[in-house]
Amino acid sequence: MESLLNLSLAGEPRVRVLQITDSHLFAEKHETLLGVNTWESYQAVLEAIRSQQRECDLIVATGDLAQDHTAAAYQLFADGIASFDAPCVWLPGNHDFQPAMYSALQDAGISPAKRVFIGEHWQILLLDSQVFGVPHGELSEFQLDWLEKKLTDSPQRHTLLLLHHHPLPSGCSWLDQHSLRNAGELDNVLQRFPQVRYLLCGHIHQELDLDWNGRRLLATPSTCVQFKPHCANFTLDTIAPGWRWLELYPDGTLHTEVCRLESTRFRPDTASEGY
Ligand SMILES: Nc1ncnc2c1ncn2[C@@H]1O[C@@H]2COP(=O)(O)O[C@H]2[C@H]1O
Ligand SMILES: [Fe+2]
Repeated sequence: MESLLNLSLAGEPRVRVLQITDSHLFAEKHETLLGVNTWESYQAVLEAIRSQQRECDLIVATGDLAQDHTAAAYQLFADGIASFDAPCVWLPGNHDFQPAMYSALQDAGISPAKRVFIGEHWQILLLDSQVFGVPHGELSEFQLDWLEKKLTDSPQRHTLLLLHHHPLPSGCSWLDQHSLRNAGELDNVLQRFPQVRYLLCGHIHQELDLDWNGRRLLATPSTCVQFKPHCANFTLDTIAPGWRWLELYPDGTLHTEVCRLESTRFRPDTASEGY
């Protein structure tokens, strides 16, 4: 497992984190997913974030960064991140190809760290829920053991837990067959660690904010196509791409906000039946 990224941020009363997720980039800038040019929508999201002029201590990328398994797609992801001063960490989604992801992002100066100490009071842990080649997720015994060890050896740090797949039903039954299959095992580990009060996902291409046995489970719009909430069958939404800001406070509380593009430029082809 990867090394620790230690961001000391001396004297900061709160920590600010930006989440970007499910960019589904291709090697070529002209390629599209369900009628949306994913490079252009990623660029538009980054430009909108820059225009917000908010301070940012860390960027977290929660998987499905590339659609086509190429190093070039990950390079395009990294090119976008390079326009920010903040460091970035990532975890894989079901569509990612980890050998290309790891090396292209590392070559571009993006850390493979899966544990971040951020300020004096918080840590962020990034899990790998990918089951290569299938859309659903599962946490291996290795991942669950690693999580338990990291929570055991820093009980004083409030913990934000990141993973690609949603551990609770989202309300879209077609997506819920692609959820985290062993959420019960994750719940069993977390029951012993009350310092984990927040979980953050990607994958479902929509905003979500649910209670999971006393923890807050958040999910975030993709930077490209959106899925319509509460649908039994695959259904695209015409709502704009987005991103999420999180502020982590010393007392263990978290404030968060989802933002979206104002532009209606990135509407998908709603007649598409999947990908
Ligand atoms: N029509 C469909 N029905 C069920 N699953 C789909 C359909 N189209 C795509 N998917 C899968 O559902 C996944 C949800 O988000 P992903 O971007 O991970 O990738 C998607 C595909 O792997
Ligand atoms: Fe996904």
